[in-house]
Amino acid sequence: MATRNHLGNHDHRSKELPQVLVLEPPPIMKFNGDQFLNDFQLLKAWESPLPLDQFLSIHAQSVKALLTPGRYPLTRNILQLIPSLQLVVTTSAGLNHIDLPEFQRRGIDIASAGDVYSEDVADMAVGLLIDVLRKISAADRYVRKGLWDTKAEFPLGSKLCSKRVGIVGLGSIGQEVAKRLQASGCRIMYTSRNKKPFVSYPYYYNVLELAADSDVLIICCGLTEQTRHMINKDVMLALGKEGVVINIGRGAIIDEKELVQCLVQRELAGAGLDVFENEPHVPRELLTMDNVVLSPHRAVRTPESLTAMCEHVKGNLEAFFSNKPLLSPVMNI
Ligand SMILES: O=CC(=O)O
Repeated sequence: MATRNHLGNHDHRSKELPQVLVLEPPPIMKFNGDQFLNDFQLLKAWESPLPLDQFLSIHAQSVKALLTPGRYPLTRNILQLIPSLQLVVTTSAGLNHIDLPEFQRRGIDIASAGDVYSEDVADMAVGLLIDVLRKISAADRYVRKGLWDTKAEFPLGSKLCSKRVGIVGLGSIGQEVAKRLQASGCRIMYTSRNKKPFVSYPYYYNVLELAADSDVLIICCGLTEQTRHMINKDVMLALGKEGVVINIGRGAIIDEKELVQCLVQRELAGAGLDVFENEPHVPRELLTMDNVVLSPHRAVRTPESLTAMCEHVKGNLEAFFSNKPLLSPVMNI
């Protein structure tokens, strides 16, 4: 029999389908629509005329799964509103929007993006690095401004091959970055929470020593209380005047004010940034610097990875609702 759903619309199937709460539309839905999830009843908070807490109170005792793109902060406050929650599926590579200890303490499973985006994010890191070193975006501006035909000579770039690259965070993204840059003739070294037994790159216990031995630092780790502002002035000074910083992790892993200061004072040679501390705000000083390449947090966004993420999300939800192991569980921290 037809029922009425929370919006008052007739809904013939919703009773039978497992419910999935979605607080805001993830990029995978914006790109692919939500047909890939037609085996679930999606409770789309943003389509409801009700304030969020009222909308959630309707589903408080029934909804078990939440799908999130990683912007809405998932704290203990939300758990008070939906105490029946048992699973969070996030479509973001970063997990900094989730209060992991609290969720795990309450036994709520978390399914991550796994390594779905890792290749695309690594390509972006390498792209930003080559752009900074070889000044590709700056060269493009030079040509478009008609300067080639004048006496304003375009400056030399710097060679990629043989650079000493320090990777901060050797998870699946960091490993993809390492693979690509090793193939380009770079010397790879890294720091990470733990030494990885399966790689032979030199391991540094501490980021300051890694920076001192590197020409380039590539930030590939997640944002946590331990990594917030880990890349500070001391680290940048250790990297040195010829040093380049690339960030495809989260903006707040770098102390942005100190980064800007180091760039203004030429204590660093350049930076390639896909992420910023207070997005979409980008520090004004960076906008005029030819040695800085800026990107609007786009590293994970390709049609291919968004499509692959749809399958991944579906797989995690199907596993959860049929009591099978998740495809990409976040292990207890
Ligand atoms: O930055 C993007 C993501 O975490 O997916």
